[in-house]
Amino acid sequence: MRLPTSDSYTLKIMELTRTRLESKNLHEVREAYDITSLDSVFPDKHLPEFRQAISELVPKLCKLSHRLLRCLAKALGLDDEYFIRCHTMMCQGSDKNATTFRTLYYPSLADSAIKAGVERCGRHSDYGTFTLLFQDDIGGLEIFSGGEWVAATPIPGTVLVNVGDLLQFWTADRYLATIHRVRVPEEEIRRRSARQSLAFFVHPDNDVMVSPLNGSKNHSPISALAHLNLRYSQTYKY
Ligand SMILES: O=C(O)CCC(=O)C(=O)O
Ligand SMILES: [Fe+2]
Repeated sequence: MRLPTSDSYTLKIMELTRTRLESKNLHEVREAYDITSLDSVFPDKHLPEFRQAISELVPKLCKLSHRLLRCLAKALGLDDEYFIRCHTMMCQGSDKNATTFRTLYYPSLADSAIKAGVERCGRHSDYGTFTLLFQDDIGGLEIFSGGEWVAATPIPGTVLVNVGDLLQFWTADRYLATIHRVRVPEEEIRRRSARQSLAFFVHPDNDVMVSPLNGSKNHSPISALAHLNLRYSQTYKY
């Protein structure tokens, strides 16, 4: 299916390309729909309720992200508003800020030869500040922690917060980016069920200059947008 905005279409191609890049035990059979602005094109004709649902949800995600950004600043001994000032234009378009709301759909594998254990979203960390992740009860998401993969078993009513690469750089490795992947569940009933998740990738405003907060001079400051483009170019060499 051709997706209605060029942003989402490009990203889908990128996601599919990752299939070839990262691992042989990976079949990235999933669909992603990305939104970077509430003014973007919505599939109103095919899914009239989608625009309304997203328009209600995204401001709540921004609000929750701001609360977390405040907590983060407190935890690091910074002025409470430090990170908020760097994230003022979330979901106002990717030309200003790369924050993205993504709905993900992993189709049923009932009619497929893809077996339990195969990666359906390859090992990676997200690129920005942090990601709010909501998953249904199918499972399969795993986090690499302490040298092993640990199941992020779905807990109803919870939001998973994954640290992104940029926050790792910003905090000089105090908060390490969360390495994660999604595998096809062992249980046949779950393998046969479609899985859905929602991700809210939080990024600073494009022109925010980021350098390690510990004052380390080992890295030159980089704009949030340049960092994102660098990560894209490292991941998608095609
Ligand atoms: O579907 C999930 O639970 C994770 C998706 C994800 O990690 C991503 O799209 O970056
Ligand atoms: Fe991710």
